[in-house]
Amino acid sequence: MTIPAIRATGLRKQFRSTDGTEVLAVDDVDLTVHPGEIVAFLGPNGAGKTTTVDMLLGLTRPDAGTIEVYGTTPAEAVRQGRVSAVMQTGGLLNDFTVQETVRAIAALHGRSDRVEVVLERARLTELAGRRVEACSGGEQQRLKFALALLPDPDLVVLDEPTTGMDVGSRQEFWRTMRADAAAGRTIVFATHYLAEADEFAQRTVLMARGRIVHDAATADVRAAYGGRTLTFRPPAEVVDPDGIDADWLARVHAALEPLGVTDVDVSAASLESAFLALTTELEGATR
Ligand SMILES: Nc1ncnc2c1ncn2[C@@H]1O[C@H](COP(=O)(O)OP(=O)(O)OP(=O)(O)O)[C@@H](O)[C@H]1O
Repeated sequence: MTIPAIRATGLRKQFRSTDGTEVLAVDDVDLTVHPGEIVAFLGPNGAGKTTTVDMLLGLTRPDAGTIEVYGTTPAEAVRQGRVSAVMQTGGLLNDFTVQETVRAIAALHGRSDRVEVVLERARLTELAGRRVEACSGGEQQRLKFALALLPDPDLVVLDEPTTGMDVGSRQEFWRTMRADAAAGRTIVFATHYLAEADEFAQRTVLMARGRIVHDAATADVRAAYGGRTLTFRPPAEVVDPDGIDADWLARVHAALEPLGVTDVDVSAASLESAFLALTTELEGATR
């Protein structure tokens, strides 16, 4: 039987916040990830994704439960170079060039032989001479990815790796990652972006308030949560800055109920929907 890349049981982590209240960041999490899987950790702010990832890397000790990475402790797996990470925070030295950065960390790992390989893999060869401070956010993330690949790890853990990247850089980053996954690495990444989980992960673990609320093939999660939503724009005369005219809304409810429509919800447009509406309108206008 192959040893799981990750086996966590009953993981629990509590923090005391500055005002003295206890926050249960991770609450009884069980998780097994097999070698070669690509798993997304998806959840809103504060769901417990980063805390779980930190425990996976041996950066935070669980209050209860056990966690093993390739059959050993996370700290030992990191020492053996079997797991490495691209974290949200974490410094790069601005004055170094891309290549100097990779060389310095490669020397620490005793893997100077891998400098060229990881530069190539992260598609940084052409930027090798550029100073870190002159690199874009996306390029700096790719540099962190190159550093994570230095020990030739079996498992790469990415904590919101594309935060701050524009759409183009994000796509480019995932292209690079996908190629690497195809070469057989296990990849676990935390993200806010449903689209990233959808496009990249075979399996999605949904977290909320410290717990795993759904863990399934990404296509199944999409089927469970991605039901179609019908939205419409009410006539301008029933809308004012405080909301929609209550009588008019009651008439909408009454009209929709016989059609089997439930969960009618009035909300301010999200940025995403506003962006979509705007771009659709713009496209229409330029056609
Ligand atoms: N060092 C800490 N001290 C106190 N509370 C903490 C600490 N680290 C995390 N928390 C709290 O634990 C909860 C889970 O945080 P965590 O960072 O794991 O969530 P997350 O899902 O990664 O969120 P985000 O998407 O915002 O990064 C939050 O309520 C957070 O405020």
